[in-house]
Amino acid sequence: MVVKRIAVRVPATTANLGPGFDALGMSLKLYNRIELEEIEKEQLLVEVEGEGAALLPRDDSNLAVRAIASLFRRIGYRPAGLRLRLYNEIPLASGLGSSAAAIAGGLVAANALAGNPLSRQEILDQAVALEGHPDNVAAALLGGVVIVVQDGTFYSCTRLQVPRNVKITAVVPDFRLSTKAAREVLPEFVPLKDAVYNLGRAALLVAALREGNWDLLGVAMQDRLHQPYRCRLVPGLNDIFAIARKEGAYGAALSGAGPTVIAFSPPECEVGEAIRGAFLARGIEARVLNLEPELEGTHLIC
Ligand SMILES: Nc1ncnc2c1ncn2[C@@H]1O[C@H](COP(=O)(O)OP(=O)(O)OP(=O)(O)O)[C@@H](O)[C@H]1O
Ligand SMILES: N[C@@H](CCO)C(=O)O
Repeated sequence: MVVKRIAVRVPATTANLGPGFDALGMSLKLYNRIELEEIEKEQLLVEVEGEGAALLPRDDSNLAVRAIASLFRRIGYRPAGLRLRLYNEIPLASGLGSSAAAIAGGLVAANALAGNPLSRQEILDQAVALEGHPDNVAAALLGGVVIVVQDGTFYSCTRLQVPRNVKITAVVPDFRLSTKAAREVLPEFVPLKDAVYNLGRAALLVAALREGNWDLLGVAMQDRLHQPYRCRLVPGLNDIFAIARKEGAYGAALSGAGPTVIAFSPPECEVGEAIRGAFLARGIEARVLNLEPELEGTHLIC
């Protein structure tokens, strides 16, 4: 017997956008759907379809289940039993925010099942605590392009207009790279000149997005804080950036912690095939996703 049923749709996200490490994120029109039912029987039922179906756990170690349980503990909600259905389009450990989607979707669904006691900001704070960095979860929850400023325990976000008349291509190589592994290769400290290099480019990127000045993206999407350390985890990454620019892309970057490469280009530019060819030349199959920005964040669909 189903007591209550909630369904939410949560977008994929691309974080960093080059220089905006842990501070910039954009949501994309690629979605996971989460259905959460409160049932009378005291049990946890987890079903998974799509991406990760053969990999994801069906018990309380599942990240979406952990997010749901963390919210119920916080508000003191004790359902008898739960049935969770995950319909996944977002590839796992690929740099498109799959963990953020599981967390954001789970928290929003649990909050709705319990009568929406928490605000979106409270959900964001809890999502950041679970994810460990704010950019993907902020974009997944709020939609659009977000700037996240870490200020003590408070995360503030400013939403930017999303790019129009620019093509967004994600090239997803067929290997997984966990964010944990991609963060472990980062240094604890960076040279001041590299920090200044990124500060200027992140500011320029925000200005370019606001003005729709795509010719600035070539410089504005450059990075020295994470990509130089992660390029050994993604074969040919620096060549791929050069190939993307040669093919006419405005700019390209590692999507989040990778291995997906995200490129912004004029609509007629076939940069995706050029990047896929570069991976293939290294013996790595890859799929090309032509995506658009998603203005709406995680939301109820019934
Ligand atoms: N739909 C899902 N349901 C439950 N858990 C998921 C789901 N999608 C991802 N996860 C969990 O998140 C892990 C992948 O998270 P990780 O941060 O490494 O990569 P990502 O979020 O896809 O990439 P990035 O953070 O770079 O954008 C998976 O191994 C799995 O444990
Ligand atoms: N800012 C995070 C994003 C992970 O998707 C990182 O690069 O580790």
